[in-house]
Amino acid sequence: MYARFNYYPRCPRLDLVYGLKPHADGSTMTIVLPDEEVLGLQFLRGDQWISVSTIPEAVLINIGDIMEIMSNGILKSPMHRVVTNATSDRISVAVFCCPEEENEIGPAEGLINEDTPRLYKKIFYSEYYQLGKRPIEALKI
Ligand SMILES: O=C(O)CCC(=O)C(=O)O
Ligand SMILES: [Fe+2]
Repeated sequence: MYARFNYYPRCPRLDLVYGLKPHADGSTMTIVLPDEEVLGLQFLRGDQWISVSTIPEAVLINIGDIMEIMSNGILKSPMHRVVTNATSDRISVAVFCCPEEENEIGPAEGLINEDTPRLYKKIFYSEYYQLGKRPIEALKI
């Protein structure tokens, strides 16, 4: 588990600068404490980016790639990004819950049967990030 404190300086050129480029978290799940006053986090639904509104003192739990793999695709790890704000700085805290490096990751055996075949190969977590830009794609069967 590790925490990242994000600081997004205000930026008038929203068309040129991302706070955080589109990505999916490579964690099992991520606990996010978003800025209560400055919006910026957006999730991709279909081909549309949806802004997340914040609830005071509430955290946001995001499903990461490892949960998608372990659940054999039942739970999805969504693409998300952070857009900058023209007039206000923004801060957030993200706590990434991850497996140990030596853990082997794969779909739970109990979820695999004739109707729902295995969707992902197994891999050691230490090797996960070496698979490329969107590692989960490389594990698809
Ligand atoms: O700043 C946020 O609200 C989200 C941060 C995030 O997605 C990340 O750190 O991976
Ligand atoms: Fe993220």
